[in-house]
Amino acid sequence: MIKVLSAEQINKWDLFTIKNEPISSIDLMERASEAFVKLFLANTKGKPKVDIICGPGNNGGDGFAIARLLIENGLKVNCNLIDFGLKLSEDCRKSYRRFLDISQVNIVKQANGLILNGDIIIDAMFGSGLNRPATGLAREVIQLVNQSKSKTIAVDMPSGLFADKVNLSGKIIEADWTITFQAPKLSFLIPESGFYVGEWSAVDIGLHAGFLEEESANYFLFEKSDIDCSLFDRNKFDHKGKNGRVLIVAGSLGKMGAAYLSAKAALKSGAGLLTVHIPRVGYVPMQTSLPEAMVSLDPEHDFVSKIDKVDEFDVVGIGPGLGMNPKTGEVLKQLFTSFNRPLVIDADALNLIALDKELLNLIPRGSVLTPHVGEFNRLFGKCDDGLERIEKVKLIAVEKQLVIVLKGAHTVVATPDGEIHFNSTGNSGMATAGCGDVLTGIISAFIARGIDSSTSARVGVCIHGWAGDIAENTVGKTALMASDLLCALPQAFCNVKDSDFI
Ligand SMILES: NC(=O)C1=CN([C@@H]2O[C@H](COP(=O)(O)OP(=O)(O)OC[C@H]3O[C@@H](n4cnc5c(N)ncnc54)[C@H](O)[C@@H]3O)[C@@H](O)[C@H]2O)[C@@H](O)CC1
Ligand SMILES: [K+]
Repeated sequence: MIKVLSAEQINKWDLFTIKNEPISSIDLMERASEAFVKLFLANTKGKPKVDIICGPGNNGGDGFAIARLLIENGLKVNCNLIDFGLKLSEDCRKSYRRFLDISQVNIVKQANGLILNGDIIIDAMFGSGLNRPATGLAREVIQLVNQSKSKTIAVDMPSGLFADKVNLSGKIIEADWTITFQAPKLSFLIPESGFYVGEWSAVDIGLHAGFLEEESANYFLFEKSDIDCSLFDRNKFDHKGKNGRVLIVAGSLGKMGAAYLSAKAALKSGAGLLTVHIPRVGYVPMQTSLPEAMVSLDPEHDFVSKIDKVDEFDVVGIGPGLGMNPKTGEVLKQLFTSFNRPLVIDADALNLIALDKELLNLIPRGSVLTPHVGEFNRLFGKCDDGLERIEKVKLIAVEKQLVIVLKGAHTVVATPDGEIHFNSTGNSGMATAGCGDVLTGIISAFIARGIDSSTSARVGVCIHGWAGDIAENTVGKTALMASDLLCALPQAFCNVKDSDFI
């Protein structure tokens, strides 16, 4: 689990390493630049011509060291220093002088003095030390870089982006790839600011592990290697009743596919017994497409209106394709007051709660809500930006003792203990109908198997994204659809079991 630190904490980590390793700050800069260059060269074909843009701080110092290392590796490099009339930081000046020993620097006092004539731009103007939005000369330089057709690779952070807040005033480099040092910054994980980062990779620059052990964090990045594979152990003498009894309540006229997707995902995620409660319209398709599922039929033909005998289940997953009939809203109320184990609440179930917010107070503790941003806004109101939304999610999870899964590129899992985990798996091909229904099934199956709901949500989201990545490798992002996730789930679980190698 990676702790996502603030800019101030990162700076402290840097200083801690310098003092306790010990290592000089210029050698640490050299090590960071070597790590950047190694990854850059491993992903670069041929010998592209590189334009580098350096600023006055240590990010600029990295830029000069990177420029020198690239020349030593046989690349042609054009190096610009943006002159804001500021004194160079001590290490930037040292790195600049080392570069001058082997090549020249174009000093840029006005934007029209910037030279960009290569194939790739490396942005080392500002990093985590940005202390005000990029305006004036910085703004003009960034504008020229963003207009250029060259690929842009940011050193540590895109210039103009703050590390730990969403302040999008001023101009910001729109990077294609950001090679960041040691760990991702908070702003990479939030939709509005993450847009500027492009793809990102964190390179290990050997910052001191001792610092992390002591330092507390508000946010974490949950990785595949954080999944405890013993969660999925099966006992030789288990029978199906031991592996969890799941009830999925889903589907309405025209939306029966959602019920199928979540039900099948629950079975593929290890549920021992699965019952789907659906309106009559779905009886034949469900029984034919998913013979492993037991079907509980609603009295209504087109929508869910009534559920009996929920006590026999370990978990209820409710919402996919449910529709918005008021009688279905009554079912929610009945369920929340009669079932005292966790529920997984998704899609139209969330929209029905948004119409009658009193229902929020009836949801059993430890239940998992899985809204996307639209559903979240309907339930809890709009926020100014993604970071404010995450803080709100955290407060609600603690206050109502619920697990909230805010779905997005880096899905956020907020747990009743106040922790926030960002997910690290998945891809944009998964932004398509039905993928959320699959997630409901996965998390429901885990809870039914006795895994606590916070862990079920974190691990479920990670496995879901992992299946998405496997599916992307097979079918690509464009063709990816929710059924491909179902096909990829077995491989994702096998990977967890073999994950000693990760
Ligand atoms: N923390 C770490 O682990 C390491 C950090 N290193 C590098 O150091 C960077 C941080 O260095 P610094 O703290 O020196 O900060 P930066 O290099 O990010 O920028 C600070 C400089 O830019 C100026 N500045 C800030 N905002 C400005 C604006 N809007 N317009 C004009 N000038 C502006 C400041 O006055 C200062 O001179 C990291 O991003 C990384 O690239 C690496 O060298 C090595 C290890
Ligand atoms: K940068």
